[in-house]
Amino acid sequence: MVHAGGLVSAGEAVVRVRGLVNRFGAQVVHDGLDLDVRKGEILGVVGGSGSGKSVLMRSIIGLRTPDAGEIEVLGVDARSDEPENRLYVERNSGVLFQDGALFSSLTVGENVEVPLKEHHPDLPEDLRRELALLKVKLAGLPADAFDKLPSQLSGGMRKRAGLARALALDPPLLFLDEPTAGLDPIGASAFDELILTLREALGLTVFIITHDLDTLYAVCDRIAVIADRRVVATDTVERIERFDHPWVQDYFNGPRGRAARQAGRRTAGEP
Ligand SMILES: Nc1ncnc2c1ncn2[C@@H]1O[C@H](COP(=O)(O)OP(=O)(O)OP(=O)(O)O)[C@@H](O)[C@H]1O
Repeated sequence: MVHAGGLVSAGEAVVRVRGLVNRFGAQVVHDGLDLDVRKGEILGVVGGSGSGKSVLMRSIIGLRTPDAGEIEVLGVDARSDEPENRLYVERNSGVLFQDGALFSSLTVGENVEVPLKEHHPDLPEDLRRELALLKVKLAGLPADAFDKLPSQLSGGMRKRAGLARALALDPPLLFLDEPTAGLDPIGASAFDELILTLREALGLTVFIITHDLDTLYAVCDRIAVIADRRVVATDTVERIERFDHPWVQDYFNGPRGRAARQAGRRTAGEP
């Protein structure tokens, strides 16, 4: 059945996952995983390597058909076979993959124009170009990056180009897979700032997979922890760091966790 979608008020779940099961042969990655992403929040998704963060994201955005469970995106059944539902989810979800996933033979501008061409084929060429340029600037790139190839950009600029493409269709939902991986600390905190600014300016809901503790403290409203094939806790970072689970304790209370916590509190103006 095709739903109208989009009728979600502030604080309500814009992404709702229930009883998700994903298997690869004998390996069970998710077994009854539940998750809500609330409208307007920045949700950080953490978990050990191989815990199934990317598989969860791929399931939500429709790149993988799970073995069982329900997934609703903006009130629409994302698992439906209806092409309209799939298209609806695709149009409303901007995705930045870990490696940026840019077409290497296309310029930054042409990369950003790809989703516009696909979803709005009747848009006049000059308008499409103008919209793409706007997204490039919105992602914090200088205008002259527009005509460059991805190989001519730094790693941080490539991430921004991927972000510009993710924003091409003005999606209300943004999915980021390890956006700060591979960036130096200054580049990473600039990217964190950009995410906060964009959420504020565009009213986005953001789902971020990250290993970056600084990002969790600086940017995320809530954290979802994946362990033991499920989401074992979803809460503010201050509550999560006290959550009694061996992985959580190792992660948040190891030396890097302590340093990130102190830095996060300094940023928030606490002693
Ligand atoms: N297409 C696939 N075929 C077989 N196994 C897969 C496939 N995709 C993922 N997996 C397996 O599923 C598990 C979860 O993978 P996933 O990429 O979601 O982990 P992750 O939590 O994102 O890890 P990392 O933090 O290392 O990126 C891994 O054991 C992985 O090998």
